Amino acid sequence: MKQPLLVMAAGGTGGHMFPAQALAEAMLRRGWRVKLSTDARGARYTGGFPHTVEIDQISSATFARGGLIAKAGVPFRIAGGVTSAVAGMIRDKPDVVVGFGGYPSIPALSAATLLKRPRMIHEQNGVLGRVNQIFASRVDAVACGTWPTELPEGIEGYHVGNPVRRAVIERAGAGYIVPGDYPMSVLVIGGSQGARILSDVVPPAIAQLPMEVLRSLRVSHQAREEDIERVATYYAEHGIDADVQPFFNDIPRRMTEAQLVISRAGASSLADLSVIGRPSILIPYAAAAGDHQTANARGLVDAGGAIMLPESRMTVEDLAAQIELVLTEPDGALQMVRAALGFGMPDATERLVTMVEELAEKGRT
Ligand SMILES: CC(=O)N[C@H]1[C@@H](OP(=O)(O)OP(=O)(O)OC[C@H]2O[C@@H](n3ccc(=O)[nH]c3=O)[C@H](O)[C@@H]2O)O[C@H](CO)[C@@H](O)[C@@H]1O
Repeated sequence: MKQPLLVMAAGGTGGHMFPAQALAEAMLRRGWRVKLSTDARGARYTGGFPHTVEIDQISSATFARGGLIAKAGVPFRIAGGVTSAVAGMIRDKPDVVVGFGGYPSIPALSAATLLKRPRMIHEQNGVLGRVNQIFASRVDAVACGTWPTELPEGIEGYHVGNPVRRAVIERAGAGYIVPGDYPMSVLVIGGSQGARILSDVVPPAIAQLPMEVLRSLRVSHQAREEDIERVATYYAEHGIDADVQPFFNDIPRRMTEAQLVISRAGASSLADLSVIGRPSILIPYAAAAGDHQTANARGLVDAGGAIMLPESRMTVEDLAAQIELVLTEPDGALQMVRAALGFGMPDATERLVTMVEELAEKGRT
């Protein structure tokens, strides 16, 4: 029997590429051949992909940050991208094509639609991204990372969750030390890039905590490169023990040790939080397309696993009050942990794999 082939198409940001990487690793282990179609920006996130994934880099000239370049000639270049994807698919006959969002997934999904190959999309966020919106009604299945996901009328979604790293899986449901009169830690993360607003509001909010909490507190704060110095200085001047870095490579460990996490509401951060199971205060990025970070946070917040503070209305005082509440109410914090765990999907990759295999099977019969 011919080795089954999976074609994945993803682009732009790490947010689209991380789930693609998890699926690639799992399908290779099952003996599949895996191809990835992406552009130059997406290719920057392929460092962690297994070497046996065949990467097909499509022209970035067709795509621009935030959308298609509005100028003459673009339709022809897109048509060119689709034509070469069609040629490749006539030759390779992929068993399944999966799109993870981002403009670079257009050619492969269009070719799969034209050639009627089995195809699906995975949406990481609680609102469909622009490309996934176009294809939701043209694919065989829509896998959702966040639940609930707002879907166009008539479209049924399957909740599979967002795949998380192995280091996160290894800490799934790790024991939680409830807040108390001993060393405690708070983790502050702003997505893969860091977030300025967290550097503006979190340090002064922490500085307002009662002395008995502050005395035993250690803060890990991810800040944008340009904010590192002022944030570190602020904590030092207020006698707060803080580790301020542009990116922590050991987030799974720091998250496990934290009594509280203050975070943006990106899809992977929420998946990490609910698989490990930690109380969180979420400040969704208001400018995200379709306000998708608010949609991402909604389910976890409604379940009681997190507190949401919209950035438009949040003050330093509000934030300080919520931090104090979590760090001084051990029962409440433990309830948040349980609610978050109830929301976590450590088997997201396996669920995605099952969908791919079922689709391939259907395509063969
Ligand atoms: C600003 C923005 O538009 N962000 C989007 C981007 O996510 P973005 O990449 O910003 O954020 P995510 O929360 O999805 O992922 C961040 C990942 O990096 C990890 N981490 C973070 C900080 C750190 O120091 N070390 C570390 O390892 C987190 O634990 C998490 O696993 O794509 C996601 C998926 O489409 C969207 O949900 C987000 O809204």
